[in-house]
Amino acid sequence: MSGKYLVTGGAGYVGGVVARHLIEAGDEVVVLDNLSTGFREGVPSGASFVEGDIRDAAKWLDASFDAVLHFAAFSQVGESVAKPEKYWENNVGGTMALLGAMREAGVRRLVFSSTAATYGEPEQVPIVETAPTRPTNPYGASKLAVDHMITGEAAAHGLAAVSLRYFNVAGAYGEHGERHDPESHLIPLVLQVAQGGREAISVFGDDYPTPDGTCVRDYIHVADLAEAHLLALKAARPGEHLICNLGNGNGFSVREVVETVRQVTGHPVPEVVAPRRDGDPAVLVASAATARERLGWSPSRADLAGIVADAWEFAQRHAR
Ligand SMILES: NC(=O)c1ccc[n+]([C@@H]2O[C@H](COP(=O)([O-])OP(=O)(O)OC[C@H]3O[C@@H](n4cnc5c(N)ncnc54)[C@H](O)[C@@H]3O)[C@@H](O)[C@H]2O)c1
Ligand SMILES: O=c1ccn([C@@H]2O[C@H](COP(=O)(O)OP(=O)(O)O[C@H]3O[C@H](CO)[C@@H](O)[C@H](O)[C@H]3O)[C@@H](O)[C@H]2O)c(=O)[nH]1
Repeated sequence: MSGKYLVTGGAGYVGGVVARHLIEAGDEVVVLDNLSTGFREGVPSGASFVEGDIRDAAKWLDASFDAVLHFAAFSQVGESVAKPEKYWENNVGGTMALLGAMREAGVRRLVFSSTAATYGEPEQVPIVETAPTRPTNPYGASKLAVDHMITGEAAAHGLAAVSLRYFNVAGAYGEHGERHDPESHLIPLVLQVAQGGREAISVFGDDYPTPDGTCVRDYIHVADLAEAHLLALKAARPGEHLICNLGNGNGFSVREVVETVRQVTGHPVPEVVAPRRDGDPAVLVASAATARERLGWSPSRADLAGIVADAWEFAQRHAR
């Protein structure tokens, strides 16, 4: 049965891909985005677009919506360390307003983009949802605060909610790929080096307690992630806040990512070692057992070379 969904942040990378999947499934999609980091052309065709802020969501939300998928946020770890107030204001303040607007309008279903950054430096990998949450940067802290807010909203006001804790999202889907301005994420940056748009990739720290000294992350294809959102909409139960990690369960170091880009693109990628970036945990790798059990989700595009190949194809089409 098709539904009507408000997608906040749907002009961004992940929100755009999820909106596209909803449209392909026959759903009606309204994208609410203030274009602070997103792009008008990132809104998939077939979606209605409202240029506006989640703090004003009450203007557009009404009981005709079946659910909200909430992607709108600032999400750069390094920036959050330098400007924490920006993250509390937008991610926490904005979501508080959105939850209020949903309550007012009687929209009682939510899927929220949480993050691996809520865990901080893990004691054990792969990380399970019951692991301690000790974020090492304000970005992760702001997302954890929102998760707590949603837990309360579900318990007190019967919200049906799922938080999806993404690990490192990568790859592309059709016209939708990763693009930040200025670019800040590892894979698109390495691809820019392969394209000749940058001289070298800076490896942020090579003295971490990992096999090659560089940080290890769990890269998940954005289309696998999108499929989890459609499953989460169905799995959400009134009064329950379900939290699921989304990752492949495989860790790749920064150096392994750089090497994969060399292999996939056939281009040289010079690297230089730079200081550690504040707030970066050494290793983030997911256990996605809960997503498998509760959502019936399993990733089908787990191969890093395939993920990089999709991102490369997108980067070549959108070279700047
Ligand atoms: N990309 C990742 O690796 C990753 C990993 C974990 C979690 N996440 C989360 O997923 C979500 C989407 O991330 P992304 O990579 O697509 O980022 P993005 O920057 O491409 O998209 C975020 C979108 O939200 C919009 N936005 C921000 N604040 C807004 C506001 N107050 N009102 C309306 N719109 C607003 C931006 O304009 C942008 O289009 C974020 O919540 C992020 O924290 C991303
Ligand atoms: O020029 C660069 C950029 C990044 N890195 C490293 O590459 C890794 C990945 O960095 P990045 O692509 O910026 O992603 P993360 O900082 O790991 O954060 C992403 O993944 C998190 C979950 O793991 C999400 O919460 C965030 O929203 C999302 O941006 C990190 O170890 C960085 O230190 C470099 O060495 N050089």
